[in-house]
Amino acid sequence: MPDATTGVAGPPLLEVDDVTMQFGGVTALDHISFEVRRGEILGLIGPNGAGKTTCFNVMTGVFQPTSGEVRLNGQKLVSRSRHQITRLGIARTFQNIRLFPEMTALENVQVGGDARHRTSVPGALLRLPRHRREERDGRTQAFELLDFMGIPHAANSLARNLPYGDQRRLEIARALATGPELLCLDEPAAGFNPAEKEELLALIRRIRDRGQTVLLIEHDMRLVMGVTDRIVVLEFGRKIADAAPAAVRADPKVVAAYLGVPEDAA
Ligand SMILES: Nc1ncnc2c1ncn2[C@@H]1O[C@H](COP(=O)(O)OP(=O)(O)OP(=O)(O)O)[C@@H](O)[C@H]1O
Repeated sequence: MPDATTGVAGPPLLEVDDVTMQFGGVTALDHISFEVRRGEILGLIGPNGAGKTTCFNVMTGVFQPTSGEVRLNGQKLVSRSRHQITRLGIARTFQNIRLFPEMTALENVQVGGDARHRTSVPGALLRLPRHRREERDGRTQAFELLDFMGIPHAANSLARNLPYGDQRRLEIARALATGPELLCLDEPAAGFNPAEKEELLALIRRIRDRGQTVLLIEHDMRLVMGVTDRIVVLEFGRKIADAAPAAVRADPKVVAAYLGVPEDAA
């Protein structure tokens, strides 16, 4: 049944089920539950320190939660390695860009694609036909992704020499190369000017139109409201809202916690 507010149908792709994450005395996530439905763009927002990045870290195997479970397509993710979770279909970008600075843009994307390869290490060393085929396909796919992200010109440049905006786009291309069902973007528009933000917004929609589901952490309210189907709001590690953008905007709890902050200061 399509959701009445968002029009998004289907069973949950990702379930965050009663997750608590404590760091010593700090409760970064306090019994958090929400779903990401297949095919939607879900926003995850909240003031600084609300627990958004911790949530990504728990979902992607960086942290083991203190309690609770995360499931992708019904499969439990807690206690799996980051690598296994990537293979199961979750990719992410980071608040602070993490690329291989001494590799070209193309190589950075190919490394992302390697997560999907099925060749064994001996197969790669012996350069068996399957390995060579995968390498060739990986290179073609990497070019396509650079093109899709609007940076085909960057293919042979070292990542460290790329302008900031291109590095951000490259990070998304690399995440897409793992062939994720769910793409998690942690403040992808940080440092962008309004025109770049508009372009990013269009790109995020195109990523969803390719059939991928997107979970977006973003501070820029205009961007979040403009692109998401639904928004989950965290405050002090608790979920305070989970609704369509218009409803979130009108929710007094959210206004008090977050939207009360002038947009320019957010
Ligand atoms: N590795 C860690 N060790 C100790 N405390 C941590 C760790 N990671 C996060 N925290 C704490 O957990 C809380 C939530 O942090 P988190 O980074 O998830 O918030 P956030 O919503 O992503 O904030 P921001 O918008 O500033 O990025 C904060 O109090 C933070 O200090």
